[in-house]
Amino acid sequence: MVMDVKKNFHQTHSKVAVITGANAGIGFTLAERLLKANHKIRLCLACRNYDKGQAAAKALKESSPDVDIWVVLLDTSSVESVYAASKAIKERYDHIDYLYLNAGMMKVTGVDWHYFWKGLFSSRVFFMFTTGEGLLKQEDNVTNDGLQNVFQTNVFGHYVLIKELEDVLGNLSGKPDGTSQLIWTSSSASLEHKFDIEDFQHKKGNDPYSSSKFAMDVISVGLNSRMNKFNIFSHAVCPGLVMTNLTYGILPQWFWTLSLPLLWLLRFFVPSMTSTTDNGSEALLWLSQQNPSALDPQSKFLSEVSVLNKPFVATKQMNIDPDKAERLMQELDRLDLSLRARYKK
Ligand SMILES: NC(=O)C1=CN([C@@H]2O[C@H](COP(=O)(O)OP(=O)(O)OC[C@H]3O[C@@H](n4cnc5c(N)ncnc54)[C@H](OP(=O)(O)O)[C@@H]3O)[C@@H](O)[C@H]2O)C=CC1
Ligand SMILES: CC(C)CCC[C@@H](C)[C@H]1CC[C@H]2C3=C(CC[C@]12C)[C@@]1(C)CCC(=O)C[C@@H]1CC3
Repeated sequence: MVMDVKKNFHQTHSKVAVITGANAGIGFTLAERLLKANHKIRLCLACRNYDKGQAAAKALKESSPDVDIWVVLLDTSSVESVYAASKAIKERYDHIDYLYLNAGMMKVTGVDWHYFWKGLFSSRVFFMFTTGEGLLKQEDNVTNDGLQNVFQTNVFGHYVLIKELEDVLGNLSGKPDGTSQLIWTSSSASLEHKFDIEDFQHKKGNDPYSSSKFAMDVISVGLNSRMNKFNIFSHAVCPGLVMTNLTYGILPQWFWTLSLPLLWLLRFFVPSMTSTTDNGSEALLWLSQQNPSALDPQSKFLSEVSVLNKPFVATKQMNIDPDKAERLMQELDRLDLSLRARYKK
């Protein structure tokens, strides 16, 4: 009997990918590339703006008219939106193969050019271009749920989404050989010293973005400890520096366009200068083609690019303490419970 179910699953199952923040930038290009690699894949574009989501679906259907693309409204900065989106997703799919936790934001109010020029002629130049550390003046605000916006948008909204979708992930979906990959769009700006578990929302610091990206890496490791036994695997990716609405929020598009030759030159020393969403999405696509159980749960996968503009995937060891990861997840579980008590009475 079990054999029959397994056989049936292989024969009838088209892969399902859910991508948050899929209407633009890296998420949108990833959707295009997943479709190119497997035209039978079923795509769910989880977007906070329904019109933008529909426009993205329309653009994707232009090159592949027969594909199964569906838009769901999801704002990761609101737990009620996450609950509603998860319910709709579970009504449509009985198993998710790839859950891309990609939506993200940072609010930059200025660039510290003084620090930039000083850094340019110092030994920290490579680190500065890779991580952007110390260069960006950021701000954050509080969401309607009472949480720090960058933390909730980038991290917590996705954590709640995973919890809500648990019963369509891995073998918890009832498919004996069902496997799921959780793929986080992290960043080279993920810096351990910017994260404090006592202040995991980063209420007090001045680099909420780096803190949120490090929290992601920690959670990814923690999820592997908790969920690998259910065939659920989690990995974090760094797309490099990519020209998208996020970078156009830091400096105007014309500036980046003028800087492109410089960014290309920098590739001799800094392979994370991926620049295009095609290059930046390389590791995200690559992960979907791997056997996740063979990947090291402590590895981070980096989209990088050669001087000849050829993208490739590099790996980096994270060395995150699993106990620390479990502690952070327990904090998030507590927060999750308190919000559920508020909204799901
Ligand atoms: N660009 C870069 O250099 C790098 C980017 N990253 C990460 O890549 C990911 C994608 O960003 P990128 O493509 O660059 O930037 P974009 O701004 O182009 O894309 C971000 C996506 O996230 C969505 N989004 C933002 N806030 C929310 C929210 N509250 N709920 C749901 N969706 C939301 C945006 O929706 P909308 O269009 O409605 O704003 C958009 O679809 C982010 O996590 C970012 O941190 C990591 C390293 C480098
Ligand atoms: C002449 C220009 C190339 C100078 C640009 C200086 C800085 C604005 C940038 C240098 C490194 C960049 C960087 C990011 C933003 C812009 C820089 C600070 C990110 C923080 C963007 C978001 C990420 O996730 C990681 C990026 C690391 C590098």
